[in-house]
Amino acid sequence: MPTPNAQWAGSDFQEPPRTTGGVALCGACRAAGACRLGVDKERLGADGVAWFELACPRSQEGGPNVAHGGWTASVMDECLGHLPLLNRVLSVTAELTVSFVKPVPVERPVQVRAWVERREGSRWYIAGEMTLLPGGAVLARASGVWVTRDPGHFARHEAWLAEQ
Ligand SMILES: CCCCCCCCCCCCCC(=O)SCCNC(=O)CCNC(=O)[C@H](O)C(C)(C)COP(=O)(O)OP(=O)(O)OC[C@H]1O[C@@H](n2cnc3c(N)ncnc32)[C@H](O)[C@@H]1OP(=O)(O)O
Repeated sequence: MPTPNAQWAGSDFQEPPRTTGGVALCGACRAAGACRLGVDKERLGADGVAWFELACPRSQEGGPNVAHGGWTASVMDECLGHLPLLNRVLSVTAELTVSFVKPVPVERPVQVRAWVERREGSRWYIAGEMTLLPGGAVLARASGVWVTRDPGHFARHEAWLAEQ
């Protein structure tokens, strides 16, 4: 079985390491110390809406000067999925729908906002949108379901995997 990234050692899932811009780092980005998707800043507003500032790195270019759609979907997954985390709740994405409204230019500042539409049992229904700065034109919209997990989630997965 592959050895997990050493960056997880002693990790508290509810309190992941963050960049100076406040961005929570997932496993592969911890060694780099920066979000490889290009998310630069993250904060939770008093109204419960989460804000992210980012730019699509040139390495994620799809068409000429525009982002690969997989980058846009990953960013929406990442940003919307950080909203429970900003509330100290561990969750995983169960469903995600992305509308690609306009091509996303590479290396141009964009903003993502994410908010909770409703909560039912262990499910968080979260929506968000990506806009171009400074004008605010909508580039993408997303909505999805995040399911809260206890800290044993990944250990149970490893046990399940060992039996496959
Ligand atoms: C990951 C974080 C670590 C920290 C890193 C730091 C920062 C990084 C942040 C990264 C952010 C990026 C984030 C990522 O990329 S997370 C990575 C991508 N996502 C995954 O890997 C998830 C894989 N799937 C699963 O693990 C399971 O299928 C889950 C856990 C989702 C359900 O498993 P299971 O079925 O065994 O659970 P249950 O039977 O106990 O049901 C529990 C509840 O779930 C409801 N349900 C189930 N399926 C769906 C569905 N499709 N639509 C709507 N609801 C669904 C169900 O009705 C029930 O609701 P309730 O009756 O309780 O209300």
